[in-house]
Amino acid sequence: MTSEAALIKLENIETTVNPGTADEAKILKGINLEIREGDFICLLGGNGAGKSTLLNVLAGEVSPSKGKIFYKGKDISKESEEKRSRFIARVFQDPKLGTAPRMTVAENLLLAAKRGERRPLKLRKLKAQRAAFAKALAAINNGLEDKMDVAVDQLSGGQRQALSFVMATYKRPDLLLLDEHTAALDPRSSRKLLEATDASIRQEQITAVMITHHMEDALKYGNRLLVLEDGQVIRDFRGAAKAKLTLNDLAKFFE
Ligand SMILES: Nc1ncnc2c1ncn2[C@@H]1O[C@H](COP(=O)(O)OP(=O)(O)OP(=O)(O)O)[C@@H](O)[C@H]1O
Repeated sequence: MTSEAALIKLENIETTVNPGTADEAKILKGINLEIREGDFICLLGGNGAGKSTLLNVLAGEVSPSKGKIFYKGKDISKESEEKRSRFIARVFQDPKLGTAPRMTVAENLLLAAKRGERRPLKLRKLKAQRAAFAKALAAINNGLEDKMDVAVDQLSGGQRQALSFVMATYKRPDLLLLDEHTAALDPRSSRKLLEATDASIRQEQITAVMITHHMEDALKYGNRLLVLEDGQVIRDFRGAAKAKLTLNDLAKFFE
């Protein structure tokens, strides 16, 4: 496959923190990666391997000190996070990020429906979209469709993360970044949201990168599994090679 076919291409990406000081450190150390349309990539790696930094680079929150990022063949290395938010959506680990706490569930979704648009927010447009919002919320299977007029700070952590996910995907993003988005939830809520995440990504054929610390989840979900170690991609399993991986195979990377 040629590089033109890649949705996103990272070319020799390096990042440096505290440049020019005694604490200067290289975090990502030459990442080369092609993300193809429809890829669902699980990103696995020990603490400090650089997983979040890699997502930050993709989102435009961290500028690489070296290397280039291409989106559909176009160099976007210098594009701001805001500009990239037209095609990249993200869900964070912290349920407090990604939603506006004092606004209702429906108002939050109205924000999501306007993502990337310049026109000002018109809350009176809400009425016309309620049915569509209810449908999107029902699909995540968390009872949120009955809480459309509840302020977000009244929701449970699980419901808030489910809403963050619905918001991130309401306008189908070209690339969805999931930064351990279920890690702060109890096991049952976490499982439920992961299942809903997988179903939504498959159904909408969303290209996604998901950080997880759970080897079982990395085996279960996605068509690709990357292992990151010390700022480098040390393994890239895909398709049949990923499907036949076992816990034992993966455990070797974390001994
Ligand atoms: N702004 C920063 N200043 C200094 N060090 C940083 C900064 N951002 C990241 N680091 C360091 O870079 C390394 C990689 O961090 P990163 O958060 O990307 O790792 P991670 O793989 O996501 O880890 P975890 O699994 O613990 O979340 C860590 O050692 C971290 O301390």
